[in-house]
Amino acid sequence: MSESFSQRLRALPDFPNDLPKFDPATAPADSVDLFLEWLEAALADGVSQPHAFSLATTTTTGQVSSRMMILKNIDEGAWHFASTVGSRKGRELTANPQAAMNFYWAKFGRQVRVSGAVTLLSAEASARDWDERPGADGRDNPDWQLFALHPAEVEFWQASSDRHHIRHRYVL
Ligand SMILES: Cc1cc2nc3c(=O)[nH]c(=O)nc-3n(C[C@H](O)[C@H](O)[C@H](O)COP(=O)(O)O)c2cc1C
Repeated sequence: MSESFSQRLRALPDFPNDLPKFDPATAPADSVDLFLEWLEAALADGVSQPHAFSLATTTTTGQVSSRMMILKNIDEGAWHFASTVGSRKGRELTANPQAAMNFYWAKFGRQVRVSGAVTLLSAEASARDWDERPGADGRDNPDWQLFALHPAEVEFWQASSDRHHIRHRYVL
């Protein structure tokens, strides 16, 4: 790509100037509580799709793919999302049930990374999720599946204007 393209990229600000402060010493003991605090802050500020995240999966031979998804719930420490089992991500999760999620709220300079093993939720719960989707037309979709990611690790990252970015990691 041209020199001018890389200069234009370099001229873009990485983060906004008025970033919130984050002191890990005051963080709750449970990573889910901190996630809910950060999500509520994003919601209160009108951030659009604050429940959207990037989901990375791999094949058994290590080819990685990622795509945006919507968080459906957090229950008993597991983070839920839904998709079709026959999709690329569904096939990859069947072959290698490990995944990583990445939430990012640009206005706050905040990132949350979650990774761990993935299991399938029940056919009943998956059917309920399908039926409750906006625009549901009453038809079944047996390929629709709720997945639960059980974190081995959750990392909170807060950008700072002095470039001393802050990380807070929970190993579960
Ligand atoms: C903001 C956003 C949210 C999305 N949420 C979902 C979702 O919850 N479930 C889903 O199956 N696809 C969702 N998609 C579409 C996926 O990103 C992806 O294109 C699709 O699921 C096919 O992915 P795959 O071929 O890697 O399996 C979303 C896309 C965007 C941009």
